[in-house]
Amino acid sequence: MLLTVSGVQKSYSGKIVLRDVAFELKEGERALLLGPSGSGKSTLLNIVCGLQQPDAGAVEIAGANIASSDGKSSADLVRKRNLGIIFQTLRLVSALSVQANLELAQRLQRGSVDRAAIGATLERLGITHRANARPYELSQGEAQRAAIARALVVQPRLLVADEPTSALDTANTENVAALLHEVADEIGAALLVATHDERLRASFDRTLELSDGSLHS
Ligand SMILES: Nc1ncnc2c1ncn2[C@@H]1O[C@H](COP(=O)(O)OP(=O)(O)OP(=O)(O)O)[C@@H](O)[C@H]1O
Repeated sequence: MLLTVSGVQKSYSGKIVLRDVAFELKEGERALLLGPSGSGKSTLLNIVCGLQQPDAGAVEIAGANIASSDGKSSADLVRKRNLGIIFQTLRLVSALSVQANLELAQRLQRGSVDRAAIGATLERLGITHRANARPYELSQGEAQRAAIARALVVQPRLLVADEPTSALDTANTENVAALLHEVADEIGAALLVATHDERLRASFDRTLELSDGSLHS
């Protein structure tokens, strides 16, 4: 199993946001995490990525512990080896060009830079001509593609995206959804996408629905 989430609970100031959340993803599998605003999707994704620790429960990626309530996890290493993350707010480094953002991601996660892989990814996403642009010079769609490119150049086994289409119109929503499926196919990665956007439901075989802190599949 690539991803195993078991018994995850999380509260903020006594208010339960996630209760006993459990699901699994196999290598290459795709799932949509659907829920209204405030239902805990970002919290759950952060826990899956080892960026927040749960109050109870655990997350394993490729058999290694990335999040657990006892704090005994090797989150940095597991994340570096396995995860490509597309954040809701993209989080591109504004002082660096698109090319330098991608090189930085590779250096941090893989320990070395592979310019051929970066060139191929920029080409694949249709933003080669924006390689030297700073993030603030990009259109919303280009910035979204740059963030997807950054997640891909580390060749992850699991691609995680938080609200990847929230700022896009219907045509671009369909484009980005199709693109995520295509690139996940090409590198053989599993895909976990969180959204409140019902328009994405059609393109996923599997939907995990979050409501009142519980998951319904
Ligand atoms: N650090 C925090 N401290 C306190 N409360 C928080 C914190 N982070 C999130 N919350 C609260 O937990 C609940 C779930 O938030 P979360 O961001 O996980 O939901 P979401 O489904 O991703 O929402 P959205 O779609 O609006 O991003 C919300 O009520 C939010 O206000």
